[in-house]
Amino acid sequence: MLTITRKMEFDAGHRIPDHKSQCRNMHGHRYTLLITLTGDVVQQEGESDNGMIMDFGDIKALANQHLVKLWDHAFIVYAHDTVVRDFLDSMPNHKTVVIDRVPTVENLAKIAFDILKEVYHGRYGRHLSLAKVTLYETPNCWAEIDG
Ligand SMILES: Nc1nc2c(c(=O)[nH]1)N=C([C@H](O)[C@H](O)COP(=O)(O)OP(=O)(O)OP(=O)(O)O)CN2
Ligand SMILES: [Zn+2]
Repeated sequence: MLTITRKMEFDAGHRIPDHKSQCRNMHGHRYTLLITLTGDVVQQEGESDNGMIMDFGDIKALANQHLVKLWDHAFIVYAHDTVVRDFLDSMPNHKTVVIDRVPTVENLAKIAFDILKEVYHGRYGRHLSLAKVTLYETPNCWAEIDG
């Protein structure tokens, strides 16, 4: 299967409230997101994206619009983590993203996949689809999810 992958990076804070060790503390990561797409290669002479599954610039613009800009420099908090939610709410205009599950890299990758699959699916009327999302929380720790 032919795929293409676009790498994006963003910074976000989180904590894992019930973690047995350090990750219960509020801290941040520079996340690396790999977006892997599959689809037909465009065969149209004269088109900007001739020879491409999708222009890397267009992949980036859509990922920014629907996910990356929303999470970048946000604190991603579990809805049931009330002590942290109350603290974040006490700061005017704080960029907070509330999610319905603990913000582990597994859960963030799943949320990212579910958002992005709708964004890319069938784009431009082509057989385009999201094949895989890989999310690195640290250079040593990551999650992968495919369709
Ligand atoms: N399965 C998971 N385990 C852990 C997660 C997670 O999301 N899924 N998250 C954390 C922490 O939030 C943190 O991101 C990982 O910290 P750490 O284990 O210290 O990772 P490092 O790469 O920084 O560790 P090194 O020892 O420096 O390699 C914990 N577990
Ligand atoms: Zn962490």
